[in-house]
Amino acid sequence: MEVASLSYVVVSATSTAAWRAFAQDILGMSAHDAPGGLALRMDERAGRVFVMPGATDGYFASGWELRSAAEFEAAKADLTRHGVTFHPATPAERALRHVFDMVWFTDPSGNRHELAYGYVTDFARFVSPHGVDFVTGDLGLGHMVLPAPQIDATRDFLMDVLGFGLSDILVHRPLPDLAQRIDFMHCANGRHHSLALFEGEVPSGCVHLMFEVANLDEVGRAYDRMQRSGARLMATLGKHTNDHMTSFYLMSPGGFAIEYGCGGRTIDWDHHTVFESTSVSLWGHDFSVGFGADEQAQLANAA
Ligand SMILES: Cc1ccc(O)c(O)c1CC[C@@H]1C(=O)CC[C@]2(C)C(=O)CC[C@@H]12
Ligand SMILES: [Fe+2]
Repeated sequence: MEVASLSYVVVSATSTAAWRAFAQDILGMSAHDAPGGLALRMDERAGRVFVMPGATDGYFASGWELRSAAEFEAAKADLTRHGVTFHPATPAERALRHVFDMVWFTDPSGNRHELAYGYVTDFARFVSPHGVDFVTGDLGLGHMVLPAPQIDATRDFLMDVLGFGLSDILVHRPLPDLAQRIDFMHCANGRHHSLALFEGEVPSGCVHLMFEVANLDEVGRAYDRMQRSGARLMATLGKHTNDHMTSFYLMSPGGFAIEYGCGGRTIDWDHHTVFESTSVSLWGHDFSVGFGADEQAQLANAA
């Protein structure tokens, strides 16, 4: 199958009000009541992040776009051929996501993925409360980093069943005795990665979710809004070695970080060679600012 892009993300929330405020006041998205939840808009689509009221705060699902009914049917046949158990969307699930149809399943690490086709929108102009211009379109809404304790099996699943390609890898060494791999994966568009797998457990179900904006001024203004609002900085401004994104990270109401960046490079996959980067960033990205005593202790236990 050929996944076109990351179409939407669903989060579970104990307070949709917290997400509404966070998305509007800091990220610069617009928030709208949707059937069974909240829709956060970044572009002409009815929503790119759907907030579903629930008992917990965290990741719920990634929505991967197929371009037509024919591709959707072929994708379901691929799942069946690979012995993947999948479930049909309920009418309520389709309504919140604003798609024609959807099926869902979990990967070998337990992350929920959805395959969807067709989107429903009124095409009302996206009006950001802070004038933010998000980079979406063919590149999809941004990227997700998901926990993958079973990283080898999960990567094979994404490549063999969903048709993702490996962009590059990084081995993160937070402690001398602890090495955690991150596999950066792409689907059928130029975005360097739409999904990355982090070899570790994460309570919120998500390592981070990245949104890209048009330029550095938009990143800096969001940084200012974060500081004024009292939201928690998780990593300082920096530029990544692999995708060249200039970004900072902040904590979301979902208990996972949002990466807010600009200037990511797009890749022509026919002329790309897989590599391993031995550093996270060309400059900046001090992740220690987001680490409290809890996380330090967790890391020590893991080692
Ligand atoms: C290394 C990297 C390249 C491109 C990205 O878009 C990107 O987010 C990252 C960083 C990934 C990763 C993370 O999100 C969780 C905290 C991590 C493990 C670190 O402490 C260093 C690398 C970080
Ligand atoms: Fe990222």
